[in-house]
Amino acid sequence: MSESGAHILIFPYPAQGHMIPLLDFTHHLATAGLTITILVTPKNLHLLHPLLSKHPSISTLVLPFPPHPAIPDGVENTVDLPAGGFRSMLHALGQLKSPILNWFESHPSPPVAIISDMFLGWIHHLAVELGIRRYVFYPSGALAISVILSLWCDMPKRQKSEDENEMIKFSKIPSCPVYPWWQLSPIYRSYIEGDPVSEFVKDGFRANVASYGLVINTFSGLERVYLDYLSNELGNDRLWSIGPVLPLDDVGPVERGGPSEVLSSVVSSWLDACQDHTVVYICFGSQAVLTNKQMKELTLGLEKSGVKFILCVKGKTKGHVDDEDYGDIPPGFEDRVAERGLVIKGWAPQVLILRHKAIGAFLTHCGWNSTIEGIVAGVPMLAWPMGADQFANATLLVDELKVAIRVCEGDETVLESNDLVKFLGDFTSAKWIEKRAIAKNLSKAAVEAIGKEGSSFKNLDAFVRHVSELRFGL
Ligand SMILES: O=c1ccn([C@@H]2O[C@H](COP(=O)(O)OP(=O)(O)O[C@H]3O[C@H](CO)[C@@H](O)[C@H](O)[C@H]3O)[C@@H](O)[C@H]2O)c(=O)[nH]1
Repeated sequence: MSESGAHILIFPYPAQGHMIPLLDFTHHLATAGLTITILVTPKNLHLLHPLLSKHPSISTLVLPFPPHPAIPDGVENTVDLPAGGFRSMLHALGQLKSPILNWFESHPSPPVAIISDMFLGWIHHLAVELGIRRYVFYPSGALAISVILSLWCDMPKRQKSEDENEMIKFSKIPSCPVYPWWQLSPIYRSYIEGDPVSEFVKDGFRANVASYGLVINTFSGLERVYLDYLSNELGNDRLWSIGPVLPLDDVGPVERGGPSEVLSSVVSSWLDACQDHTVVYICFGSQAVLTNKQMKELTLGLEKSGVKFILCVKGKTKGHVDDEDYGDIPPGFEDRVAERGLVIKGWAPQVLILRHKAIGAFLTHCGWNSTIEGIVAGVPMLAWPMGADQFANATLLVDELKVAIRVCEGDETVLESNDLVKFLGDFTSAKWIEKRAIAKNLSKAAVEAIGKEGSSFKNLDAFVRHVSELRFGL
């Protein structure tokens, strides 16, 4: 697609839910002939290997991780931090400004644009200093982005400062979503006026709005109304919805996000032995670690239900290492369900699992990548939003698209075992047949969007043409 091979710097935020889609997008840019450099810190370099092996022409810029008082030595990815760690990571990376400037100044043919994650808003100022353009890559959906931008631009407050349940309206956004305070972005809720870290974070989100353009991992058939809203709010059409960015080939999904804890062939054979639409897949993304109470009820529900399942859980990370209340699977559970359940402790080949015809439902925390992967796979969902943008994603899945059933809300809330049994019910019932039909239609729309005549395909092509025309100093 590209004729110029324009040089672009890609700067992902070091959290798997953010890196995976931006690297998938980078794959498309490299395939289109753009010259790419990816910026990471040393301990995240291995996450680039699948992409670098496909595109040996991609260069890396590896800068030392800047020390930060809230981040333990040796930690460079949010997977090793407790939930509140996103904010500190975001702040720490701001110190990379000088090394990046130095690199640009000494490069014989420096990038003509920077594409960086939404948590790296400060890059906009650096791009202005360099006289180049910065594009924000949003790994979230358009509804969630509308809510996030509305928060940081309008700064809504509670009438009663202690009331976690006070409903906050977003009246400018179509259909006016309403969320209780506790369901809003924790980074926003932790804002304290005048506090330097808070002000840095606020400035970053506002700089996203000021950046030259936005790239979003969604498609217009899914979120047209919110994409139109964003364009109107920004006052320009420099918004490219190019999703779903995930690969449709057989190789991509296996390698995606890193090596799996179990061989893909083992998972595939296990699923091959199950009838169509009979297995529930349970996974809460790359970060969430269940409390022991949550895990106890979840596993009890799976035992009581008699359903076939794949349960993927994350154990204690460095962020939870001293915490006895997290990450334990009840003793004996795996033996008792060995006939009908597969437990994956660590990284699962999620996309491969979701796309298997044996999968009947996906119990998900509604992270945007899981959301869009479930949609592409045509799998109905059980929604348990826990934090971040997940409540907005659940609104879309449950209330708007009706492809999911809301089963629980909150990262500390326990989904009672009997409720899980009821929600699962019987996969041959009218409820699931109806949800499956909706899921199949959405999948068709997603696949069409990235097909040759699809909206996302055309937007990707338009974006590549657009950046190909950039020159240094534009
Ligand atoms: O065992 C696993 C676990 C996860 N994944 C992949 O990892 C990604 C996880 O992303 P997501 O579902 O979005 O969840 P989080 O990791 O929680 O993502 C963070 O980033 C997302 C994008 O901004 C937000 O929507 C989420 O709320 C936020 O928690 C997906 O591609 C999954 O396929 C695997 O392949 N195997």
